Amino acid sequence: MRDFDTVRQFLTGSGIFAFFDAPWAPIFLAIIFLLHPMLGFIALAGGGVLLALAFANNAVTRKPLEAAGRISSALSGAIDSSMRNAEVIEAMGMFQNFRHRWAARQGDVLRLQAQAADRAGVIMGLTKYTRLLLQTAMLGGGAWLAIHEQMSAGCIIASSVLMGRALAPVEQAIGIWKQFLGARVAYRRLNGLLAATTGAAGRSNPPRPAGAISADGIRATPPGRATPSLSDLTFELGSGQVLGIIGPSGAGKSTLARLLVGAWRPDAGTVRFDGSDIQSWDAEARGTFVGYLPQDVELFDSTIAENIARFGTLDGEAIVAAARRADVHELILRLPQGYDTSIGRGGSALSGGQRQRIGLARAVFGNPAIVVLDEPNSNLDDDGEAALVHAVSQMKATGTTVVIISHRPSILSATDQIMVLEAGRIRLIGDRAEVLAAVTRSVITAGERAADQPTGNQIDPARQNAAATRDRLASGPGHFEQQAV
Ligand SMILES: Nc1ncnc2c1ncn2[C@@H]1O[C@H](COP(=O)(O)OP(=O)(O)OP(=O)(O)O)[C@@H](O)[C@H]1O
Repeated sequence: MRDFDTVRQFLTGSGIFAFFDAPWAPIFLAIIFLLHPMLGFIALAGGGVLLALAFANNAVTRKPLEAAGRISSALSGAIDSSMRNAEVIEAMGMFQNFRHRWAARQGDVLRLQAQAADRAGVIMGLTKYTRLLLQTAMLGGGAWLAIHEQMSAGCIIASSVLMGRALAPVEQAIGIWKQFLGARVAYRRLNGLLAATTGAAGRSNPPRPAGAISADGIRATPPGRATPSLSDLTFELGSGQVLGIIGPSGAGKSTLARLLVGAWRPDAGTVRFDGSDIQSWDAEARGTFVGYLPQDVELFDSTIAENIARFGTLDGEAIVAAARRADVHELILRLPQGYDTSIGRGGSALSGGQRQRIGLARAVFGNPAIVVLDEPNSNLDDDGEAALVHAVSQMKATGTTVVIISHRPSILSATDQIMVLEAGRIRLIGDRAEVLAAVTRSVITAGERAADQPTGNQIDPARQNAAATRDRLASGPGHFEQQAV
């Protein structure tokens, strides 16, 4: 938002007129030439010097100003994150560390800005000096021409005024260069953000999809990273199917979830719903067909009803229907003001499990065709977990396509297919029972290999671990856990 404001302030400020006035400069110069070539050459030479000063101004101020803009933007992001995590900072005595860190970075910003201001001040002084010199030369030249009867007194005044108008944009541009560079950096950052995410309006408005998902050779690189976190991913999921995604931390599961809901744009490849590239869809329309529960639930500071209704029209029936579908209706009724309970910033008035269950109700609001749940049970107790399994079974019964990222075996039992992601690539995908059996076999083999290692008389933790893993898996794939992959 800060970047957006910076661009808006520049575009609506008076400085922008320097750019509109600039195209008139050659016309004014041409008229001065017509009045007398000698005055034309004086104005042209003066314009050249001012232009050189403008380039020098850019050369000496651009780097420090851009660096200051980058640090300043990172600092405002850090402040936002510190405010959200104020309790952690307070609880673990991190305030002074944060303060020193912030002060040091802020010091860098001020130092860079002062450096740029000092340099710009010198250039500005030279510019004013050049302007005055030119004005004097123009009037002096005009007077000399008038004495020699080559020009009238009126033409002296006219040429002086014309030169002032011709050179004003250059001088103005030097004055507003700081704002211009700030706005340019902000504009580039916004462009980068929009390129990484999606949301372009005015694209095609497709009908509600049946829910088939396909990914064709997708690769994705998170913003600010040089290497992709997903590469060459291809798979298909029929409408009404439930896919479970498992894999170690950092395997790219959440990245895939963001791509499937259209929150991120792939660098290469295509995600399709019912065979149609979702990036060609209008983002608002696509959102009505999609339900998404991110790993960090991210509720907004308002009532439960408004959160579930995605801040659209408050249709009581639809809100309660979504809450029932997520099996959270009773829980909401037990809260002090039911659906009108205000949940505070980021849902801070709710427990982690409550947030997750209300996030699930928001995901299924409006009965979307495709629902993507990223670790929907990480904070749930047994009741919450049972409610989630019930909700997924209901979605499956009504033909909703569901993608669930989870490490817990209970929710995986509701899936038709399982995908194992490792280091950004699909290691296994297929029928649930087959994939879990294959995973189990590979764990047993690894466990046996570890158990067979000779270790002398010492008690080896790896052997103990392997034996425990074998015992756990002996009771079947339902006991699968993520570290076993
Ligand atoms: N917003 C982001 N900015 C920068 N890097 C990111 C971002 N999101 C993910 N990554 C990187 O992409 C890689 C995959 O992350 P991702 O969150 O998709 O993994 P994951 O399998 O969901 O992990 P986990 O099970 O721990 O949630 C990681 O190396 C991570 O650092």
